[in-house]
Amino acid sequence: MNIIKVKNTEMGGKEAFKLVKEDLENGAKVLGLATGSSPITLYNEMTSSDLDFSNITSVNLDEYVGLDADNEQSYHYFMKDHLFNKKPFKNSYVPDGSNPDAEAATKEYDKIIEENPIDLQILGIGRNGHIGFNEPGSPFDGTTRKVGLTESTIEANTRFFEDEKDVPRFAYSMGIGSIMKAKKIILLAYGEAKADAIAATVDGPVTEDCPASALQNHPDVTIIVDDAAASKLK
Ligand SMILES: O=P(O)(O)OC[C@H]1O[C@](O)(CO)[C@@H](O)[C@@H]1O
Repeated sequence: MNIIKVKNTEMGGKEAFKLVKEDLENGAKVLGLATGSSPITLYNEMTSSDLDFSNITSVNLDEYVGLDADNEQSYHYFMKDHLFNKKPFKNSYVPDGSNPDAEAATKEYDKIIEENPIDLQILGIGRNGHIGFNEPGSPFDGTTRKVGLTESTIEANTRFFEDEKDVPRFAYSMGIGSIMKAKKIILLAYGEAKADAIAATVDGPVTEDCPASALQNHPDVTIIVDDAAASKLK
C-alpha cells in the first residue's frame, strides 16, 4: 500500500486528481466512483480541470435503497451535483435504489460491473472501516448486494438528512469482491474520526471486522490521508 500524507482535503484532492489524470492518460476508460465528503475535493479538481470525460464510463459504489434518483439525498443526485452536471461521462452507472426488488437490482448491477471492468476505483472509508456500504462482517468475495447499515453509519450519515429517522436503513452496494477486481484503487480519508479505521486497514490483520483491510491483498492501492487520519499509523 502506497501512503500519501497531505496537509488537508484540498491537497488530498489535488494528489488524487494527479493520479486520476495520469491513469486516464495511460488509457483508463472506467472509473469507480465514491460518494460522501471525502471525494468532494477530488471532484472539484476534476470539474475545474480541462479534462474531457465524455468517452469515460463511471460505476458508482453504492446507493441508498428507497431513494429515487432525483431525491436530493440520493447518491445519484450527489454525483450529478458534484460531478456529472459539470463533466458529463459517456455512461454513469449508480445502483438503482428505487428498485425494491433487491435480487433484480443487484444482478443488474453485477452485469454492469462485468461489462465495465474498473480501471481505477476511488474509495472513501467509514469510521468502522466500511468501504462502499460493506459493513464489518461483509464477505471479502461479495458482489453487489443489499446491505443493512450499521448504527455507526446511520449516525455518520444523519448529517445529510433532516432527521435520523429519514436516513435509509439499507443500501445496494458493490461488494468487496467487485472492488478488489479494480486494477488500481485510491482510498481517501481525512480527519481524526478515520484514524482508527486507517490504522486497522494498513497495520491491522486482514479481517472481515475491518472491510478495508481486504485492500492489503490488492496489488495497487494508494491511500491519501491527512495528518489526523494518519495519526494512528505505526
Ligand atoms: O467520506 P465520508 O463522508 O466520511 O463517508 C465515508 C464512507 O461512508 C459512505 O458515505 C457510506 O456511509 C461511503 O460511501 C463513504 O466512503
